[in-house]
Amino acid sequence: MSTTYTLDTATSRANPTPAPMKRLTVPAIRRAKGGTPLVMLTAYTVRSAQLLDPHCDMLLVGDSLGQVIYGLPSTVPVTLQMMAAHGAAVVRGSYHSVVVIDLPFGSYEASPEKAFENAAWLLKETGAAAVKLEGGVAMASTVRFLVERGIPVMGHVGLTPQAVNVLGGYGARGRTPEEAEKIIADAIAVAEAGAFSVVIEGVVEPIAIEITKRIACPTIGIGASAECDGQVLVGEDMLGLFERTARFVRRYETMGDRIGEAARAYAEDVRARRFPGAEQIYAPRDGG
Ligand SMILES: Nc1nc(=O)c2c([nH]1)NC[C@@H]1CN(c3ccc(C(=O)N[C@@H](CCC(=O)O)C(=O)O)cc3)CN21
Ligand SMILES: CC(C)C(=O)C(=O)O
Ligand SMILES: [Mg+2]
Repeated sequence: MSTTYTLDTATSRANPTPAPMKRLTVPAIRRAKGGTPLVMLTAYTVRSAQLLDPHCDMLLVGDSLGQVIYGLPSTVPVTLQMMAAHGAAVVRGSYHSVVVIDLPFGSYEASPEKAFENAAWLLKETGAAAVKLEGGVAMASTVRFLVERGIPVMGHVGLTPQAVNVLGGYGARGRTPEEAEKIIADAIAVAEAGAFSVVIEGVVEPIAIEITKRIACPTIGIGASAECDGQVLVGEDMLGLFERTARFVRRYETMGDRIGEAARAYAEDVRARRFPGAEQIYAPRDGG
């Protein structure tokens, strides 16, 4: 696996030209609580990273790539190797945003030590700055173990897709008072354990607002509330490149339709022998 990732602004006497944009840092993200909302999108490829990076504060290499890139039924089958390959591509394509990478299901739950080994391996392989893991009270000691050893951790509470086989689906969470209290306790536990930020996914809005008020680090909402300290969406959902989308998605583009139109136009040209045209053909001699 290649580990050629972008270095920070490399200035020296030999090369005094500063890089155009300095990459944001995890502490800068933590300090952003309560200010202008933080902008986060997922990216899985070098090109999507290049296009999204200038507009974001953070890029997430989400395990949602299982469904979006690989056509898997959930995020449960996603492996560390898949995350490493896509994480390295996203780091190569980004210069500005903090790159956060999901720890996949099965790579961190068994023990803090196992979590550290796998998280450290992922950061080495990719050059990402931080990991994200799902869970609350049960994962708090693991969050602390990683942070104390140099790995920044983003939490993720509420609708935690890696637990789909326990939860039974992707419905909104926190509709009963008991469930609401549990989600709030989960967010507080990971925040107090040292998480630099916490994703709140698929919860009824008052829970997201309460958590945002009660924890010291920024909350990042998805299907949560505009009162969160930031928002995240899956890039492909927002672009119209993924068919089944949740209520919390707003489509800013219909790239799927546009790609279909382009493929249809190409197919018509080929079948009518309009492609290739003169400009796409190599002449036997002279320029061309
Ligand atoms: N493309 C994509 N976008 C995501 O946001 C995403 C993934 N993939 N994969 C991992 C998880 C799974 N997520 C999901 C998946 C489905 C729903 C969904 O269909 N929600 C329905 C309600 C479902 C129910 O009530 O049972 C909705 O209408 O919002 C929500 C979140 C969020 N994450
Ligand atoms: C939806 C976000 C928060 C995520 O975890 C993912 O894309 O995997
Ligand atoms: Mg995820």
